[in-house]
Amino acid sequence: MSGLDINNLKNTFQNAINLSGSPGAVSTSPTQSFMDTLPRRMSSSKHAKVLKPFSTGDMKILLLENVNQTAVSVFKEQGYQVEFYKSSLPEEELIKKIEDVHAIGIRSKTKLTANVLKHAKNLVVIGCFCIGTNQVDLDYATNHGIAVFNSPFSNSRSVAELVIAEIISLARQLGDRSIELHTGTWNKVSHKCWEVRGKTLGIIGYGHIGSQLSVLAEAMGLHVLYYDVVTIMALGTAKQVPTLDELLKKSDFVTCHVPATPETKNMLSAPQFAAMKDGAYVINASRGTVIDIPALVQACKANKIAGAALDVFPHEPGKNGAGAFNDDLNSWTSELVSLPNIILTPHIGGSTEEAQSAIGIEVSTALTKYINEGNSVGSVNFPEVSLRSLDYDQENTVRVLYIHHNVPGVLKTVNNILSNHNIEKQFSDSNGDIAYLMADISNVNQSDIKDIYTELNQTDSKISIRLLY
Ligand SMILES: NC(=O)C1=CN([C@@H]2O[C@H](COP(=O)(O)OP(=O)(O)OC[C@H]3O[C@@H](n4cnc5c(N)ncnc54)[C@H](O)[C@@H]3O)[C@@H](O)[C@H]2O)C=CC1
Ligand SMILES: O=C(O)CCC(=O)C(=O)O
Repeated sequence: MSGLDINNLKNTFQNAINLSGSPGAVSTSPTQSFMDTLPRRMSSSKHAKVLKPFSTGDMKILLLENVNQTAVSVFKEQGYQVEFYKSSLPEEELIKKIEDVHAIGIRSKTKLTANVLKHAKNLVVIGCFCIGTNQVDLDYATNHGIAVFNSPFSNSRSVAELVIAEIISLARQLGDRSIELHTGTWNKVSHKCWEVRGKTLGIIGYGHIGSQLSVLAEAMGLHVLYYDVVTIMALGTAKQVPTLDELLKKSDFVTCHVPATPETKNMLSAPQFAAMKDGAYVINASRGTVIDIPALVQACKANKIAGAALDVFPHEPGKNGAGAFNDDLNSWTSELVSLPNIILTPHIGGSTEEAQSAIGIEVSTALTKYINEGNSVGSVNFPEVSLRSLDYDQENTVRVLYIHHNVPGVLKTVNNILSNHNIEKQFSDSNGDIAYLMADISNVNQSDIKDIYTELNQTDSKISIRLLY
């Protein structure tokens, strides 16, 4: 059904890997064997029918924050109109741009708040070309029938590798030695510089990134403890601890890998720093809200904490450029940058060629399947619904995509409307307050399509409708 040229897609992916400049053999996520299954997963038959939407003009896609070119290729191959920006946009400009687009692709900087989304009259789907979805008002999107997709693990390895580099860099004060030598100062010291072998790493949040980090850390001889709100199988000889306090008391390095939620806000603050070992190190490559930075500054000044590596901040600049990271953005900036052994990086945990290329393909493919077929598998806010493709030779068949409030009696009403036609197949599922129905109906004349649309549009429980034919 999808008009994607799968072979070309695979080549694009392969080219991105080959061009990455990464030395030697490259292990990718998704792996090549995973990519080899793309043709089967994306379209079960090359005779699948390419569907076009009723009452939607040409698809317009807005891509922000330098989303990888693999995504641009996938969308252009579909014939969609793509508008591409390297940075995020100021809110006013974003509101103007989002008014008439059908899909938007963002990374972590663009805030899709209710205030922004309420201007998006045609928006069908949001693609977060990253793991985190906290930058999107998911409730608003769900209640207005906008599906949201992300890439749940394609940059996890990149983050884990960055954290490994930071553990050693903090233990050896590499950041400071490098800055000193850049400015001509030779400072050969071993005081309070340590090997990491035999030290304890405390991981807060043992999900995709935390568990990947655990494996890498053990290979370097670190002991791993982790704390998570759910019980998770330990990898290697890592041990789950029952409380955050226990992890803090026993760890030489504490690293955060939890999502931004109300529960994780300032999860590490003054009492938690006080509970840590003297001379412990703190790492945060999750979200800027997770660590109370003014409290961290105080703990460093008191020599309680021997160093920290921060990749994420409560407020981050919308685009690259000199002078963007300053006290206007976060009031504590000057104080933080003046401290010793503080490694600061501009939210680059997931910024590798491998991760960005894979995310570009993964998310653009999910969006394309949702736009072209209504397939919501992988959505973070919608029930996961899919139907097998329509065959090329299935004439007069319409695919109904009906997003509705999850209340009793809806199927009866909808099927009444569809009952003059043959319902070839149907799948419905719900997720909290919303539900999603996909149905393929046959024996539909072109002239009936508008009537079906009008009747469905008048139903009380409707959130949004698309008809593909
Ligand atoms: N710096 C960067 O460039 C990147 C940052 N991230 C951030 O890292 C976060 C973690 O990513 P993944 O490991 O893929 O997520 P994940 O969802 O696989 O794992 C998160 C883990 O945190 C646990 N958790 C949730 N709330 C908790 C709490 N209050 N206390 C303890 N544990 C809790 C969950 O049970 C889960 O096991 C993402 O949400 C994202 O914000 C992700 C990718 C790149
Ligand atoms: O690469 C990005 O822009 C965001 C990475 C990130 O924080 C995420 O994947 O959640």
